[in-house]
Amino acid sequence: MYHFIVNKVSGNGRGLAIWKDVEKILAHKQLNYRVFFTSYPLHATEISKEIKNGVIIVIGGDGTIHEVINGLKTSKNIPMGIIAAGSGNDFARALNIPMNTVEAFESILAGTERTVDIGRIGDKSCATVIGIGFDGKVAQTVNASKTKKWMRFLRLGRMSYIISVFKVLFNYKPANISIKIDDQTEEMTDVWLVAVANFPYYAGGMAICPNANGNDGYFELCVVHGMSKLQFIRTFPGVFKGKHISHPSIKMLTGKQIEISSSSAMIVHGDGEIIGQTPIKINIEEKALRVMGTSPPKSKILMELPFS
Ligand SMILES: Nc1ncnc2c1ncn2[C@@H]1O[C@H](COP(=O)(O)OP(=O)(O)OP(=O)(O)O)[C@@H](O)[C@H]1O
Repeated sequence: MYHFIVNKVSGNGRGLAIWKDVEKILAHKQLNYRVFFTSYPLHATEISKEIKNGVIIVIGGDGTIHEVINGLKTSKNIPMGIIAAGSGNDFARALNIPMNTVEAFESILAGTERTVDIGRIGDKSCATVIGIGFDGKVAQTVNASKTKKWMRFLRLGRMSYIISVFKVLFNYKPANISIKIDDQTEEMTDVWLVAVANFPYYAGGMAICPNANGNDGYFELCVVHGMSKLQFIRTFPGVFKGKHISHPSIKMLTGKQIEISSSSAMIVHGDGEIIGQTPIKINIEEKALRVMGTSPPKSKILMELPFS
């Protein structure tokens, strides 16, 4: 049985349009399926909690996937396929899932599958990136933004993120943190953000941790500290291609268990959804999620990037 979970409003209405295309394909196939439409935030978590067998196919974006994996905690053996319908689609991008609806659907039906790691903060699951500090504040600002809907409608979802970056930038105060990665503790001053990444991208294609690979059992971390606002503005465009990582004020690290406390509370987001604030503990759960319809990465992303 295939259980479709469709967020009609994802991608500002693309979810519904894509479902209509899928429905047409289904009319020519002998498939046993059910469809659930989400009606409100967190509804996808409630729906996926009730599914005990078969395959879940999400038609939505990263927010819907985040909600589904949080419902799947109790039925880990259920595989999930993705037909990308969001504005960012960072999880689908990281897994090389085709952005074309027909190709994505066919690849799910072909039955290829792999298991990926999941980040855990307490009882919350995160598929892509957990952002602490500046990133958390930006996610909060994007989610509260009145213009977000219109920006998405105009296919300017990334622009709404960039506007929020600059809104937050001018009043943001970096904090001092204590960060424990596995057995090593380090004190760091003047920290803007810590990104803890299972997969490389967030905010619609920003490669914050370009070497994060969600099936190696490790997070890649990006810590931005001791940077002036001007340096931050100059370095920021490099994140779209992962070029920021060579900056002397950016430290890239890896680990499995992360604990962060800070001199003042830092907001935490996971997959773009606000999760809480510091202090936090993050663990990686290896091979916690079965994903259908994925093709293996063509090459390590860094090898494709033109570093200067
Ligand atoms: N019927 C609904 N009405 C309003 N909001 C909904 C409804 N169903 C789900 N949602 C909410 O919509 C939010 C956005 O969905 P989703 O993240 O899938 O799309 P997106 O934001 O366009 O894509 P991306 O996160 O990839 O940029 C989710 O966080 C979910 O809680």
